[in-house]
Amino acid sequence: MSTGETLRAELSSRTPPFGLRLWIVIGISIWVVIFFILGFMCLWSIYRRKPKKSFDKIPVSQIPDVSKEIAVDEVREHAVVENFRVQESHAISVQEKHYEKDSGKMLAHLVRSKSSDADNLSQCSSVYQCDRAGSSYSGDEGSSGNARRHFSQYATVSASPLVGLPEFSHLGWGHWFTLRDLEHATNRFSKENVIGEGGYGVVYRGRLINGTDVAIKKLLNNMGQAEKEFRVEVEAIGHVRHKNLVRLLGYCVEGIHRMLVYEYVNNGNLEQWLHGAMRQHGVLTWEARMKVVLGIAKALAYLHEAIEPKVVHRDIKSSNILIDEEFNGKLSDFGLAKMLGAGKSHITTRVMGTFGYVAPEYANTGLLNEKSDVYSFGVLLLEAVTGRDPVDYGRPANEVHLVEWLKMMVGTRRAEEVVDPDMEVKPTIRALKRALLVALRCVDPDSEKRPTMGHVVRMLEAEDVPSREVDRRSRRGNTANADTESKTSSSEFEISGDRRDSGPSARRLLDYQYEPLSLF
Ligand SMILES: Nc1ncnc2c1ncn2[C@@H]1O[C@H](COP(=O)(O)OP(=O)(O)OP(=O)(O)O)[C@@H](O)[C@H]1O
Repeated sequence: MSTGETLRAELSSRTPPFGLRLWIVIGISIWVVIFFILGFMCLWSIYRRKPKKSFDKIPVSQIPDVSKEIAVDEVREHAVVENFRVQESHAISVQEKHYEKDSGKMLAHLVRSKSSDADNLSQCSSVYQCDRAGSSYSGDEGSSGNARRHFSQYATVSASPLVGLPEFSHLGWGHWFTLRDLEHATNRFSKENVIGEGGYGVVYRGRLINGTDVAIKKLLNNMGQAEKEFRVEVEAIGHVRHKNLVRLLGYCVEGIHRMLVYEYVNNGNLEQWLHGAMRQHGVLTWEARMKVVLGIAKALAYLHEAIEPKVVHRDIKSSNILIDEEFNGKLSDFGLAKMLGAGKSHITTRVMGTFGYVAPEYANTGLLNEKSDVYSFGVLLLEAVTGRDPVDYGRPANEVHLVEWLKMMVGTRRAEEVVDPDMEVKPTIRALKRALLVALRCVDPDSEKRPTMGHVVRMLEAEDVPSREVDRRSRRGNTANADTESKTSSSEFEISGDRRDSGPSARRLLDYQYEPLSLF
């Protein structure tokens, strides 16, 4: 018998225990081996992709108690956002025109900064250029309407600066940083990197391994409160995106440490520009102030009206308004924020907030809803117009409380005198009137009469009312009538008042004894 025939006979012979022919057994064995190799390779690639750490490995007590429905929320939020966009498209186009017109003259005071320091000057002129280039401001991702319009793009857009970072959190957004990552970023939390200290922790400047500048808030180890603030910030703003909200990039939960990692906003805060260290860089122009406050109004409109549950910030004040190099205001510090379902109010026994900014009904009764933020925003706007602190005991008794002083000045037709005296170029009377009326409506003692933040945005963006129209309406006492509904966006500002009652607008506006359209 030849070798070939012997081999064939062998292969055809039956093998125990099933009596299968040998060649069949060999075939099956080869397939099993291939199958195992492929299976092993799949498992290996899955394992490689999986992050090294996971929430599962962290003790339950250390995991931020963040809603597992965030992903679902994002979808819902997207729908709400889109809906909101349609409603606001008109306001957006008004704003676009406004900023195209104004961007060129933005920050002129800064260019002519009092400081002779070359560094300051170069900063100022580059800011000016940025801003001019930014006459496409309205086309930015950030004007609130556009932020909504491009909401779905944010993940891609905003993910890019974080490329190369160690960890994606399991919360559906942001990064989970280790203590080592953040020690490395801040030179072991060195004193030189301290930006400032707030009630709940120290804020450090840091640089991540991929070169991204960040601000790291290291919460004080005061157990309950730190944990609470940490959770609130993570829940309230972790998954929201808006150009005028400081972006939370991630967090660190390790042992007793709780840290929040934010985008670094590099141009101080509004409090520093109005009353503090940043004044040496120049005096904010009217346009810059209005750009900052309008941005904050949009951020609040977004928090109150575009997301569900809505977020009440509860601590609107100038030191929580960060400013970037293009003078966009960015709202920060959500440690006291409260999430409320649609139409819901909340009664609290512990009033939180900052003296001078807290709405009277909230201070007196603990009743909290988004109208408390509207009040604080009104105070902020008055602060920006006047350059005065909301409460300043260094002033004569009748000037200590900004809101009361303002009412008195407006009531005695001295409104023009309230403008920050350090501002070189004063605003037009109409622009001043608009800002004051909006602010005074926001600080209406009756929370029900305060406008919504969406309405505030539209009022602030409204184009100038032609002077003849103003005079005419002023003369006829501005009584409410149906035709107000058909007025253009420029009169939106007044329509809002007219809708509320039929009395003269002088009395409509917070019951003050003044005639708003002939204040000046
Ligand atoms: N993302 C950031 N980028 C740059 N600076 C920041 C950032 N976040 C906070 N800061 C600065 O860090 C400092 C401390 O801020 P923080 O919000 O902790 O306290 P605060 O607002 O000053 O006080 P409070 O506790 O009363 O709210 C402030 O000067 C603030 O401007």
